[in-house]
Amino acid sequence: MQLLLRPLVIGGSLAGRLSRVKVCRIKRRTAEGSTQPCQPCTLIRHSWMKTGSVSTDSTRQHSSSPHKDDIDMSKFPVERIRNFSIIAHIDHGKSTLADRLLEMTGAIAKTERNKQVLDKLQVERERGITVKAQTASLFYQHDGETYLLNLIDTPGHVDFSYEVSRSISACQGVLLIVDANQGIQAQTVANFYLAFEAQLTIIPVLNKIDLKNADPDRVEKQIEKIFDIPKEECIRISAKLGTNVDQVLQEVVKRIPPPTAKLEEPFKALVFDSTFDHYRGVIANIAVFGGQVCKGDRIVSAHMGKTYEVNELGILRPDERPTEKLYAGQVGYVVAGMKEVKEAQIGDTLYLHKQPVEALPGFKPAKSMVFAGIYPMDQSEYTSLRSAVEKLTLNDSSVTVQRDSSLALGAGWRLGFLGLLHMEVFNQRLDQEYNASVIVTAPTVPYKAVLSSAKLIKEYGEEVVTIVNPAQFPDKSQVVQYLEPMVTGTIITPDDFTGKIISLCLGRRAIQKNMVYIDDHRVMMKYVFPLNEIVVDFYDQLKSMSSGYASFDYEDAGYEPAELIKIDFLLNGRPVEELTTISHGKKINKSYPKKGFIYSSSCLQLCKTGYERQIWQKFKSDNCFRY
Ligand SMILES: Nc1nc2c(ncn2[C@@H]2O[C@H](COP(=O)(O)OP(=O)(O)OP(=O)(O)O)[C@@H](O)[C@H]2O)c(=O)[nH]1
Repeated sequence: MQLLLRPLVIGGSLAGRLSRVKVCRIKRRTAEGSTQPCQPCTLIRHSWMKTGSVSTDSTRQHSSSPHKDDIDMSKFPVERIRNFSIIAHIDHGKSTLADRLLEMTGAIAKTERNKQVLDKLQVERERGITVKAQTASLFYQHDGETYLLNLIDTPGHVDFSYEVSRSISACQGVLLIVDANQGIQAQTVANFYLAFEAQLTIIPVLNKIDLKNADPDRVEKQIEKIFDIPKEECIRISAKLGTNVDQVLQEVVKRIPPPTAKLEEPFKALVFDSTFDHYRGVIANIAVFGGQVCKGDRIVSAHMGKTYEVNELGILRPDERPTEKLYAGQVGYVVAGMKEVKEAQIGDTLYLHKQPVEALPGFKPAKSMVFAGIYPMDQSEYTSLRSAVEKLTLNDSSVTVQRDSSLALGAGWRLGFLGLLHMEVFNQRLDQEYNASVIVTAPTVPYKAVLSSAKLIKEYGEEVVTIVNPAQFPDKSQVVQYLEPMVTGTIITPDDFTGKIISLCLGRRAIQKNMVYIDDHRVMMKYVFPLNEIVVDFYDQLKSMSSGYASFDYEDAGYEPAELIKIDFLLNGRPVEELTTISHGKKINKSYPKKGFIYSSSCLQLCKTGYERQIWQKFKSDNCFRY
């Protein structure tokens, strides 16, 4: 008997926008005074310049060097500042390009060790992916002037698209990297629209032109067709070999406008990221939207309304370099005795105690898409696991935490993540950075129930409740309707695989919304999926049936009514809450033909996902399930 345990995740964001593809016209603003041909890139060697590699065991590297900075940030008037993010589909070469830019401007030495310098977490290095956006300030000489370029390297995977959106809020432009062999992929489209909607200057950069199969002409045509950007605006590079990378820096100065911030205004800064250091407390990354801030100033966070004294501030090179002041238009960090990350909420505004200002618009909070229970392997490890979870969530405010407990697994937590990769990365960090062994229950999506039972409405205090733990799924007799979360998914694939992919999507209860050719052989399809259907293994199946060529991205599409059924698993006749799962009526009927019948099987046959298998192995017992 086959248990159809959980479908699965990955994907991207941004679909529903195809309708705008042909009508969009990018607003391109040009930098003032940069119309003359520029001189070749010159390496600037500053006295404070630190060379060498960056530690891999921390997201932040505090400069231990005492050279109290001779960096005079006042030397960089707003007109000579450029703030930009590097955005792209996963693996298209963002971090490699960032390395080259850091090397060319002398921020790091050109050594073999300096690969993916901005990917500082162990998990990033091992998986070869970026999960945390990183900022670096570069000094670049152009037309006889020194420019301050603040670059933010962003993650490519859909789970971390929140990092991309908040990074671009600190910028006026982006480098949109596209692999010259693979062409436009699902996250290229998603990231393009994030930048386009924020009205940033978009510079398309075709990377990996050194590859034998690179076809930059074809990719330029795709860019013209899908993004309406003339091919003349594309820059062709090889980040790996450094080919034309100097041209990228020149175009950043020429095409991306300086920030509009004014020095004469009161100090106002946007917190676009924050991390936690056990000695110094919260380190907030800020973009200064007006005025200036100095060490010793008393500042207020608009959201919390609390006042703090600035203990330290500076820029990231990419390690921290303290400075005396930060000025309008600059990007840097501030340490001000904040004890918890929530005191420096992402999207919050900082201002001077004596000069209150109107808060900046901020961001929508990150929304958890996947929930799972996390329990210590052994209850004696509960306290150390609690401390590890607390510390890790201090540095990742997008994880939601609720205490949870169960008869079988003891005390633990129900955590909410942005997606399955985010959850895997979190668990890997628990293991690697805190040596914590945990049991993780099967991931579930946040369902909703419209309650009919007056007793339950009173208990929950509302009529529509979100259920993140399947064990607490209210019985059908107590609800008017169940609702399930939906997403709009974008798939880009060579047309050889469209038939198989359409069948896969239909099997996942998806509804097709759109299908267009982006060039002679590549198709972009748009579907509305139930989130539950893509959250576990959809991406793997898509990759394997397209020999790795298809890419997928999704974005939130609200809730829709659904016929949902709770499945209980019984161990020796008693339900094990942690294995309770929710499935759609259509799927249940196919897999478990007889309602009310209790099926039995060996655990490995029954437990299709690693999560269930891990729990069954703990109990080492036969099992059965019912619905
Ligand atoms: N041949 C070739 N390979 C490249 C080039 N640029 C990057 N790569 C390789 O492509 C792979 C991915 O590069 P990354 O820089 O990690 O890509 P990324 O976009 O930062 O990846 P994520 O952060 O995970 O989204 C690595 O193996 C790089 O060595 C290039 O110009 N030519």
